Amino acid sequence: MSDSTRLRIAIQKSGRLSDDSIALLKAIGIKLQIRDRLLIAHSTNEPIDLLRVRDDDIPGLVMDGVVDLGFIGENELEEKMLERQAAKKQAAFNTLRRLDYGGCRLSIAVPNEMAYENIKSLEGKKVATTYPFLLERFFAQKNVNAQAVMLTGSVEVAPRAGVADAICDLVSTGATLEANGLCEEDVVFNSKAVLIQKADALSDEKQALVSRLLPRIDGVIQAKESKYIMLHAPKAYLEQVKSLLPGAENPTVLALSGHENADDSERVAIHVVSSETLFWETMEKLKALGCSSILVLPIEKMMG
Ligand SMILES: Nc1ncnc2c1ncn2[C@@H]1O[C@H](COP(=O)(O)OP(=O)(O)OP(=O)(O)O)[C@@H](O)[C@H]1O
Ligand SMILES: O=P(O)(O)OC[C@H]1O[C@H](OP(=O)(O)OP(=O)(O)O)[C@H](O)[C@@H]1O
Ligand SMILES: [Mg+2]
Repeated sequence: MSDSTRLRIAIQKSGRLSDDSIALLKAIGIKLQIRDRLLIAHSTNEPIDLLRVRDDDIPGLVMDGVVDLGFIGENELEEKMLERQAAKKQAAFNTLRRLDYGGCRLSIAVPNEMAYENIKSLEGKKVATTYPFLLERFFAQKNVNAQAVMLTGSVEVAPRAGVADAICDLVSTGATLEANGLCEEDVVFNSKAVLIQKADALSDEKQALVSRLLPRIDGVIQAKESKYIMLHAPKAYLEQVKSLLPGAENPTVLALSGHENADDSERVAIHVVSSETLFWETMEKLKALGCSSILVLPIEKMMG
C-alpha cells in the first residue's frame, strides 16, 4: 500500500539512466531493495519509495504531483514540457540538481550520401524523431520548413526504410549513427540527467529530508571529480611543485621522519585535494623535479 508520508521518487526502470540513478541513491546513503519485476522499491533506512517506470512517464508524474521527485534526462523533460504546454496542461516543476551522468545530445543526422550544407538543406524534407516538439521548435528558430515524423523507436533506420530523409536522435559516442551510415550535422539540444521536484510544496518532513539529501548529492558529485594526491618533494622546490598540482592553493606540508640520510631531511610530504585528475604528463614533470612516492587516490565522499 502507498504511504503518502514517504518521499516518492520516480526513476527509469530499465535503460540508460537506471544504473547511475540507483548508484547515486546508494551513494547518498539510501539503502534499497530492488526486485526486478516490481514497480515499487522501498528504502529500508529512509522514508523513501522508488517508483520504477519508463522514462517517458517521469516528467508527467512529477508535473502532475503524483511523485515528489524524479530522475530524468533533460531531453525527455523539455520534450514533455513543450508537449504539455501545447496541450495547455500543467507543466511546472523545479530542477534541484543537474547530475553528472546521462550526457548526450539530440542531433540531426543525414545519410552519408546526402548533400548537406546547413539546416536549410532540410527545407521540404521529412525528419524522423522521437522528439517532435524539440525538433519543431528548432526548425521554427531556424526558419526551416521541414516535417518532423514521430517514431517511438528504430529512428536510425528511417532513411533506409524510406520513411524519412533524415533523422533527429540522441547521440553519445556516434557509434549508432556510424553503424547506420548516418552523419551528424546539427545539434538541436544538449542533455544531462537532472533531479526534479514537483512544483507544489512538500510537507515539512519531506522537504527536510530533501534538504538533507541535496548536500550529499553535491558531495558525491564533487568527490567523483576530485582526487587526493600525496607525494614526497624536495623542500626547495615546494613552489614549483604547487604550481604543477591542479587546485593546490593550500596543500598540507608535512615533515618526513625516520630518514637518516641528509638528502631526505630536505624532503617534505605534500597532501592535496585536487579538483582534477593528475595527468601522466604532470606526474612526469613532478618526477623530473625530484618528487617521489606520488600517489593519486580516489575520494569517496566530501563535505565542505
Ligand atoms: N547513448 C547515451 N549516452 C548517455 N545517455 C543517453 C544515451 N542515450 C540516451 N541517454 C539518456 O538516457 C535517457 C534514457 O535513454 P534510454 O535509451 O534508456 O531510453 P528509452 O529507450 O526511452 O527507455 P524507456 O524504456 O524507459 O522508455 C535518454 O532520454 C537520455 O537522456
Ligand atoms: O551515439 P551512441 O553512443 O551510439 O548512443 C546513441 C544511442 O543510444 C541510445 O539508445 P540505447 O543504446 O540506449 O538503446 P535504445 O535506442 O534501444 O533505447 C540512443 O537512442 C541512440 O540510439
Ligand atoms: Mg523512453
